[in-house]
Amino acid sequence: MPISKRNVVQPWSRPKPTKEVLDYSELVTIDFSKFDKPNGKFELAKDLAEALQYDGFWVVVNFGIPQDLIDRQFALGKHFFNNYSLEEKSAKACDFENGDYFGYKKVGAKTVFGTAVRENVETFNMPKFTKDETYKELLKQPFYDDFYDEVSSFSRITHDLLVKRLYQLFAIILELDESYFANKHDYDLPSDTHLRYMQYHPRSLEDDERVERIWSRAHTDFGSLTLLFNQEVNGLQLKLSDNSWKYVKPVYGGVICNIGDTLNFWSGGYFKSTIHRVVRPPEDQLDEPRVGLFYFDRPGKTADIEVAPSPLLKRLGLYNKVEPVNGHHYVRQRVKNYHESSDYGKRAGEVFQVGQFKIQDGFD
Ligand SMILES: O=C(O)CCC(=O)C(=O)O
Ligand SMILES: [Fe+2]
Repeated sequence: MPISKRNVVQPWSRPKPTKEVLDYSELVTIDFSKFDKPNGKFELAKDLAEALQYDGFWVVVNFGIPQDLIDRQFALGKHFFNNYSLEEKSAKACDFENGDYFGYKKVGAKTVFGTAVRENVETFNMPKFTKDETYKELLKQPFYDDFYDEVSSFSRITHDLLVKRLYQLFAIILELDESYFANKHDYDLPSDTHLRYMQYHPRSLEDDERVERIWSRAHTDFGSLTLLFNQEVNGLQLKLSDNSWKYVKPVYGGVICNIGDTLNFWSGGYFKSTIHRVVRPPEDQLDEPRVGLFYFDRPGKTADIEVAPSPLLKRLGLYNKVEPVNGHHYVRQRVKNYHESSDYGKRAGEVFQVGQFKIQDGFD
């Protein structure tokens, strides 16, 4: 039998860096080779506290996932989008009406900012790969028949080597038991956590101009922690506290990280839910789709959000007792609200709220 095209994965060829000079933000670097050294995690926690309180992105290096495994995931992402039929990809599609983000979102289904310009992103969100049957229905996509072992092991090592350790650092900063956040986000707890492939399709300059060159509107992420494996194609920007926008500089071998709304709430607002957007890349990086590899970590289904009983937050006057909100419920409502309509509006200044927890939705 001939080998079907579906099983031949082209090696990842990393896009070339841009020659354009861009206005980049300085990011805090967290070197995980120090994590297990004496006092190492406490020193890292000190550095990380800066990033969490102010502008919000930081970069983790030396976390222990070999670069060839990361490159293979980029290759698989590209392969998934380009070598499976729309029907195969859509075997489990995102169900935005129910805030269910698992599976495939096709490109161009919606318009942007009330214009006729179509949005340009396709997304594939993969659940956690646990031994139980929790996500069985979600794994019916043919892609898993071909690549289950590789994606499942990548998902788990990402959690073990990056997510878990970052939660430890957050807890150290807030002077909580080190397992405080890690337990609420345990890999084996059911949640909407997902490993994501994402592909942005370049649009004409004319279309981009009609939507202010925005490829993904300014937003905060909905869950607890987001990891963006280094992405060579520029476009991601960060909003600083002085309201300026700066590019996030690619760091080869690094993972760009930020926290989202649910951790912002747990920390009484002390950790900022990073405001970011994606704009049209430089002209010399527009010849191919922009492929991304992400890990979005979200609260376990039974985890309720309240302000963490942190001695630090208490001293700072940021602790207050509020009616808890289920973290899973919050994220589902947020996904639904963000994606449900047929146009991605700007929503500048709008506020999204569940219970007493609220966050600004759109930004200028
Ligand atoms: O594509 C990127 O660089 C960022 C995407 C993003 O912010 C998101 O999907 O939440
Ligand atoms: Fe985001």
